[in-house]
Amino acid sequence: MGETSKLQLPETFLSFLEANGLDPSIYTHRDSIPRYVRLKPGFEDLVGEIEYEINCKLEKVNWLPGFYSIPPDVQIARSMAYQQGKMYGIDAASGAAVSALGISPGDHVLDLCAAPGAKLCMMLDLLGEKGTATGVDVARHRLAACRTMLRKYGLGQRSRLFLADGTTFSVPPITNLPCGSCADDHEETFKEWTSRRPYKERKQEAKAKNNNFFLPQNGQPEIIFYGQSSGVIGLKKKELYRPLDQKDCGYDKVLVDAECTHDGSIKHIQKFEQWGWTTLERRVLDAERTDRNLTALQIVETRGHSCIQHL
Ligand SMILES: C[S@@+](CC[C@H](N)C(=O)[O-])C[C@H]1O[C@@H](n2cnc3c(N)ncnc32)[C@H](O)[C@@H]1O
Repeated sequence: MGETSKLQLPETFLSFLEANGLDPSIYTHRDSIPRYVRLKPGFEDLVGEIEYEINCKLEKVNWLPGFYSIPPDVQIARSMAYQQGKMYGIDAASGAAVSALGISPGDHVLDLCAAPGAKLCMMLDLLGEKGTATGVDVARHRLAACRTMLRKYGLGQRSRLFLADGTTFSVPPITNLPCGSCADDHEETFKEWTSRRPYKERKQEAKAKNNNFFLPQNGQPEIIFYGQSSGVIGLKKKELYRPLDQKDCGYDKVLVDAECTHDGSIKHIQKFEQWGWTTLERRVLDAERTDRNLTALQIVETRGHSCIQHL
């Protein structure tokens, strides 16, 4: 590990930490937090090759299968293993949250704050060849990044992504829906998903540029990606958006991953040294903005699902 260098935090942030009973030293030791990588299942044999490529040792995290810690200053973005979708950059704390769900192949899992998708990918890796994962997020641009991530890691097959507010999301998983269960036989069915996005989506994306939390005006969740084995292809809109009734089993596991305070967020705060501490004051410490944009969005009801809130 490199020599520890200390950050000088601005007065406003120090007062904020004091008011909230937080020890500022966790934010000042820039080099004290290790970073973690996860190897995609099946690529564990690449450890030696990756160590050679990124020029450091991968220390196995014994309590979390597939995870390794590396020194904080090591960059992985240029490595072949990362670029070829064999290695993820994901914190151990994030991995612990997913691991606590106890996902088994065949489960139908719901990730209510899914973007940009590191945990959703881990869920899909745990599902393997059976089950489905549904990711929901309010931020269209972040969901687009999530879609790119699923495709990069070859995990799109069993997944669906919805632009929606997790506090009200109630689209059920597709389990054993009988074919032709919808009365209107003339209604169009979902075809194979294509990256050529329809005009409506492109128009909404342009509108969303000024407001990243732009949700569909009719309040209905908007499906922005689905894979070949997600169960969506061949369904009619009414079947996909059918109301959850008592016959539905709902989801087997649900993760609510609203803004959190794990190791990753410490590093995130440290990035404001380059971005400018005034940006931190505007984006993080502005109580009115936080109330307006985040607090209301994060009150997520889980409606009877088994749920882990990652804080
Ligand atoms: C900590 S990030 C999630 C990280 C993600 N789970 C991962 O592993 O990459 C929090 C996400 O929650 C989303 N979010 C916040 N409130 C939401 C709500 N009410 N419904 C859906 N998504 C929400 C934000 O847009 C943001 O993308």
